[in-house]
Amino acid sequence: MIKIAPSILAADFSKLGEEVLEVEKAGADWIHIDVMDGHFVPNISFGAIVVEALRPLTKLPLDVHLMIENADRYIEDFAKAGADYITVHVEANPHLHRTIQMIRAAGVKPGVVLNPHSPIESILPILEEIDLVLFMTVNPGFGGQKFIESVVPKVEQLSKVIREKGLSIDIQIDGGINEETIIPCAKAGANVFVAGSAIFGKEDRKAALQAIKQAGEVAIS
Ligand SMILES: O=C(CO)[C@@H](O)[C@H](O)COP(=O)(O)O
Ligand SMILES: [Co+2]
Repeated sequence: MIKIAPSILAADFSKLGEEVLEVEKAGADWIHIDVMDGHFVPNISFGAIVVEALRPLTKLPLDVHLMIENADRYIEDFAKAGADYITVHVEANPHLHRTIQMIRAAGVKPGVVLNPHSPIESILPILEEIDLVLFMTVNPGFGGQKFIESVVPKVEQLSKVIREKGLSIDIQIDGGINEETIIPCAKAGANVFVAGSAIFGKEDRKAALQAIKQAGEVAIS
């Protein structure tokens, strides 16, 4: 089943609550929340108070993508704010086991993120510990960038490993997803798709979201 997670980074921040409610009504499955620190990535977005503000508005899972250094220091804050998933970058977290255990201990589902150039080998030792792997198909830091197609074979490889091990792990894709780029990713085994500008950048969010979802479903049918 294909899940769509609109990224609020592309929403109108002056009416963020309404934007979230609109995509929930349009059929969103998760809400993707991009947290950027201006160190690990060159951009600054927002912190746990935004998660806390959105939590009472929606029952959808809040999927917090931490593009920050020292993630361990902030896990408790995001957990208390109401995150359902917290994903951390392998490139920014040298003690991944500890970080993942902290997320789990805080009652949140842990996931790891790979930048477009990062090999899947770096996460094989912790596959049993996580609920989600996120493949970046742009370099993190900004919305509206072009999809990097060379990531797709990695998705296929990991999907095969997960199947062979009999694990139940969501494979998420983030960056440049639209109704065309979702197709090779869904075929490669991904099942959760972040889309920012391809949904919030459109007048009719429902039509945009449903077109992306349908393209993914057709690709795997
Ligand atoms: O994590 C990030 C960017 O660093 C993403 O979640 C973007 O927010 C996705 O935006 P689009 O590429 O879909 O416009
Ligand atoms: Co993201």
